[in-house]
Amino acid sequence: MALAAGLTAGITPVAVVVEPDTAALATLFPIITTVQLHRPADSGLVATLHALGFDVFARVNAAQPTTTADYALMDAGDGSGQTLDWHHLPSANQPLMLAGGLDADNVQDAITCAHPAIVDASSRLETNGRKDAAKVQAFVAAVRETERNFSDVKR
Ligand SMILES: O=C(O)c1ccccc1NCC(=O)[C@H](O)[C@H](O)COP(=O)(O)O
Repeated sequence: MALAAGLTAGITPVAVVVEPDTAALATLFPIITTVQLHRPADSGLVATLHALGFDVFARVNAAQPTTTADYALMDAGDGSGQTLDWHHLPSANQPLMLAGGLDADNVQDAITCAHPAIVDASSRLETNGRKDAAKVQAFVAAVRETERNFSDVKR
């Protein structure tokens, strides 16, 4: 919580959970205002989190890519570094959050193919199990460059 409270404005801390305890999550608000449910969630849980004030990212299955959460998360694993076939993702009913094996070398292809609103990367931005600042910076730069390319196309 101290880390989250000390973040620079514009950086949104996210509580990533597999087995959510809504009472515990409620204690995080409003220092943390976004919850990432790493398993498909029923609408009751999402409604509870919305009622508490949280924005919600929820994982969806390729077979049933629908959710009442604010963003539909598609991921290949749980921080495993495995990639999805982002050339053939199903359409979700909510804006897409794409995860799974993303890094500076592949995120531009992933964004161009899948048009996610949010990208999430973890293990490939690490060296010896710790986040590597150079890999994170290269990843953010690749995402920003792709964003610029998209906005150039729109003009
Ligand atoms: O990262 C973990 O160790 C983890 C463990 C259990 C559930 C979820 C977990 N991570 C969730 C994430 O949001 C990761 O960033 C996402 O799975 C992408 O990871 P990666 O494929 O390593 O980029």
